[in-house]
Amino acid sequence: MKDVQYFIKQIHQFAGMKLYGTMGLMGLMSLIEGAALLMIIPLLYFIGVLDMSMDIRQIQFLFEWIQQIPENYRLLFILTFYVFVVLVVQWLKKYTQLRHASIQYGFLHKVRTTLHEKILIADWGFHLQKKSSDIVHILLTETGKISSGTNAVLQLFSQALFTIIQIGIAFWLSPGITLFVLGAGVILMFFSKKFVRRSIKLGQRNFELGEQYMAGLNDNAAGIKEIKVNGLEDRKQEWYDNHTQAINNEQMAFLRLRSSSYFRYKVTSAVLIALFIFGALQFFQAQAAQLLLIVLIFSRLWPRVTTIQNAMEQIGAFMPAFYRVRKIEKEADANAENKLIASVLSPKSLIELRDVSFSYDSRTDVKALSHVSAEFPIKQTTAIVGKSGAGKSTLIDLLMGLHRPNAGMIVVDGEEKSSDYLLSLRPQMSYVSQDPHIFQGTIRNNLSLVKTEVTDFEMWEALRFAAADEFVQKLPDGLDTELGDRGVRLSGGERQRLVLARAILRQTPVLILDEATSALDSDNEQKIQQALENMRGRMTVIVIAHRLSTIRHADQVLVLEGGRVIQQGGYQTLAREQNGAFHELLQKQQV
Ligand SMILES: Nc1ncnc2c1ncn2[C@@H]1O[C@H](COP(=O)(O)OP(=O)(O)OP(=O)(O)O)[C@@H](O)[C@H]1O
Repeated sequence: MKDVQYFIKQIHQFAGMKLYGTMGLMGLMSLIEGAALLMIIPLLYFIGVLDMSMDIRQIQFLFEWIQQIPENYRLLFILTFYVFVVLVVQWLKKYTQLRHASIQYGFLHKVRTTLHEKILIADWGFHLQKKSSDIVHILLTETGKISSGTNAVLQLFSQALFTIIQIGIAFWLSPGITLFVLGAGVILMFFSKKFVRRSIKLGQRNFELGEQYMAGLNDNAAGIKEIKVNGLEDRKQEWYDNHTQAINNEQMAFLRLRSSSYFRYKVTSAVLIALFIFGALQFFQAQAAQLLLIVLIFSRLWPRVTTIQNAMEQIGAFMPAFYRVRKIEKEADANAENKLIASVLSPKSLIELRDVSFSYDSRTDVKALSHVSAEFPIKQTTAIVGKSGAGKSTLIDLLMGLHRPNAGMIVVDGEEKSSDYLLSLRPQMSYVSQDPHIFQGTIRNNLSLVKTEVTDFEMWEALRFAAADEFVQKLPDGLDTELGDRGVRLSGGERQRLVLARAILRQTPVLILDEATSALDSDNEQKIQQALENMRGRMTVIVIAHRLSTIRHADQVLVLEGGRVIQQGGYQTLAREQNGAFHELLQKQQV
């Protein structure tokens, strides 16, 4: 319930007076509808169903009022008045519906943008823990439910307002009948609590199925090649079939629940009205006018009870979404990256890690980096080498401020810094990962993403640096070639070169390459090596490489093993250390 309250407060903050205005209009509408209800009585009187001798003191004034009108115009007046009331009510309904929708969609937009921003700002640890499909599912589906759920809560409030007004009118007409209807409604709602509980359960199931569906679809789309080459089509189709069937079953179960609840309320209404009329006639010798009142009050009040019950079931079904969205929002908040320090000066001579340790899981003793001390001289090239799983990527992620060290110190130009410093330094770093990502759109879109005011000349320069100019020139639309989903229209090597060009275009003082040329042929790799060589002394380059032939030009080499730096020094010096790990690595690769 706390989560629902949170979003109600949010919508209150978002819509402010507009919200009260809409709810006020709802009240006005119910008032007019109530008045329209009273209109039926003079109409019935006029057409002779009722006569003046009846004991209906409360509405006596309606008859007197009618008698003021000349007899020839009475019917015309009443019918015109009736049409006018319907017109006003329907116009108000339309207007309030639109206002409601504008609040609902506006709020959905706010919930989505706020959550999206929080997720973007959340640190790397948060993203490592979350499945990307779960995030997509929450942003796509669950936020929609929040908006509908908040709307259902507001509807419930308005219904309550509506109901209070209607109860007021009904009470004025006949307190006894009103109390009876209300009493019956409250009792029935009490015995219908299980419907709300089951709605919550089904909502939870709906969430889980949705999450699994999104994860499965993502997985299938990303792994379509694996599916085809491993002949997994039947298995995947079977999964899809079963899963969509489970979603159908859940939706049918919800529909069954709603219709059972509806059925129960309708039947109870009929039974109650029959009992009441029977009792009124048998024991109180009620007049036709009083019977009419019974029917009128029932027909006005009972649907309110049904609507409130319906809204509660709906809210119940949305409840898990409130919880999930709020949960991810809280997690993202708790893991928000600190604001970047506005003007961090570039390091002048040295970035140094002293005795740094880092573990992915604080619950275990397993350390990805253990007491690492390493120096990264500015405007020099540092190569990081080591076996798979040695901790090379983790070390780089730490340097980019993606991970915070659990222990140790960061020293820049001899000055101790907090780990936030690296975070602030991140805008000065460009990075090409092992598995570079191409965003949707054209080559131009991908390049201009990192530098908005960029000329074609600058783009071609960067492409040339990354040895990507030739293949881009051969593409049908050059820079404006659409790259498709994740750049699937490019080869692995072309993707790497394009992402390298994107990194170069940022013109940052630090360039970090994590196996960034692993998919290249030796020709293109050499071109890039040459380009990097040309930048020597102008840029700080940190490069992870498995192919040791590519790091000959490095000013220094760090050798990692089991999360520790086991050697650090110049390429040639380390190569000469006969019993050293680097020498062994070189020998294995016959470099
Ligand atoms: N997200 C993660 N969660 C938990 N453990 C991780 C995570 N990423 C890496 N590790 C672990 O941390 C250790 C170091 O991994 P890292 O990716 O830094 O190695 P690496 O030297 O870059 O390997 P490779 O050359 O294969 O890329 C490994 O034992 C790995 O299993």
